[in-house]
Amino acid sequence: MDVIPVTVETFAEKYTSPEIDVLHRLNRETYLKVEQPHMLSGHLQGQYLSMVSYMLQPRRILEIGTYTGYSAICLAQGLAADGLLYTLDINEEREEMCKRYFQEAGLADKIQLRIGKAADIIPQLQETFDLVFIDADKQGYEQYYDLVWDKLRPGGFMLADNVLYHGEVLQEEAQQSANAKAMVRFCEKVAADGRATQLLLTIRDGLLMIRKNTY
Ligand SMILES: C[S@@+](CC[C@H](N)C(=O)[O-])C[C@H]1O[C@@H](n2cnc3c(N)ncnc32)[C@H](O)[C@@H]1O
Repeated sequence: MDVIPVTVETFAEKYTSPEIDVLHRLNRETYLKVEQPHMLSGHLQGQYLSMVSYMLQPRRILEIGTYTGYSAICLAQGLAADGLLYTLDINEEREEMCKRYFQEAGLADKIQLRIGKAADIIPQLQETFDLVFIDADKQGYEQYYDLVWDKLRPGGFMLADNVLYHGEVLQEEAQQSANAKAMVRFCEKVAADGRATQLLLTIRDGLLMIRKNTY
């Protein structure tokens, strides 16, 4: 089920700046050649991620779930001059494609792709992040939130994708898939965390925006 009606999505796309050429080609190649292309963030969400990054001008970004690199490129566009984005993915099959597009986007020196399980890699990262984008296996979100928390600077932001899980989160619990249940559990966990302030944005499949409080 599409949460946002197609007519609204089409209107929103009409009045959103067009995809830059490299993102347009990456989007197209993903839909032509890669399994599960719906996983790609896409035009509207990609533009939103770019805008957030341009506003924050982060020095360090962590992305959990690279896929073909679309959101990594969007997020890396707003990095500070000495900025770096780490992006993690368990699947090595798309590494060549990601790196080719990072190069074409002129961002190869700003994006570090690490292949492996996110839960193994995150503890090894000796960085303080300004922005974290969680977009990997849905049942790992709660763990990623906990693993990342101490590495997020006070006042820093997390964005977690797919929290509406195709609208399944609105169904009775008995009707929900394991992934939808995981999204509800994740939202409940964040809502109960007094260290965070959160906003659930109904963009695409739902983005939970979380700020690490400074008080
Ligand atoms: C929804 S896709 C990411 C889409 C991408 N962020 C974008 O917007 O274009 C989810 C990705 O998470 C990866 N993934 C799944 N489980 C993972 C894990 N345990 N550790 C790291 N990556 C994982 C998958 O291989 C997949 O590429």
